[in-house]
Amino acid sequence: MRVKVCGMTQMDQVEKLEELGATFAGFIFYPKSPRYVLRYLNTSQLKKENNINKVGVFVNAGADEVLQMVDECRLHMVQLHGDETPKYCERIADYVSVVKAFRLSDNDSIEWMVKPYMEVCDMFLFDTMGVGYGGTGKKFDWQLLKGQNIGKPFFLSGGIEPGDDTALKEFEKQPEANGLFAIDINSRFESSPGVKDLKQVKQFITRLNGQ
Ligand SMILES: O=C(O)c1ccccc1NCC(=O)[C@H](O)[C@H](O)COP(=O)(O)O
Repeated sequence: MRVKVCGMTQMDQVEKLEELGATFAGFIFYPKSPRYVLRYLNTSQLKKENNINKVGVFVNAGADEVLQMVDECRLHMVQLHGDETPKYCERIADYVSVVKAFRLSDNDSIEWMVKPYMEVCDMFLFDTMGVGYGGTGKKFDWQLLKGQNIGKPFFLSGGIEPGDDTALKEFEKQPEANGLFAIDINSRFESSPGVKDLKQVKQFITRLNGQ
């Protein structure tokens, strides 16, 4: 299974991610987040090529600002984690791959939520509804995905923690995991906001992809 490590703020840690088996590094471009990347790194540092796919996470940002960051930081993908409309996603998707995030709570009909975005996004991400926009450290009920016709590859996110490899491998076998593209990890793998415990990350990825 592919893994995205989100909320990166330390360049030395970003440089190690590929070696640990991660496929994506997520950077939060949301000033209210404790993981706001521009508080730690500048755009020239972010622009640096390394072997990891860079995902920029935005929350209700102006489209021009998003596209400027895509260009300045050479982002491979944009994750829209706020209340962005399909029209807005369509505009961004003209320039870069778009992942639309949905924050779920009990009884949400995922199929109904994603429908307007089907033609204007490349992938979806399912996270947990909480007070802020993301990084809650809380899981949603994966059973919400059961019987839903999602129709696009998706990231599974929200409170995923070091011991979850077994449950994720079980989940992967279920029909509702059809379309599972990658696992997104964040706050449960941190020693402090934005600083990852790389030992835990490595162990998680190794176990996830082991027999
Ligand atoms: O992580 C943040 O601080 C954050 C803030 C605002 C919007 C999105 C944010 N994170 C986006 C992610 O993709 C997280 O990995 C996702 O919310 C799951 O986080 P966690 O529950 O901590 O694993």
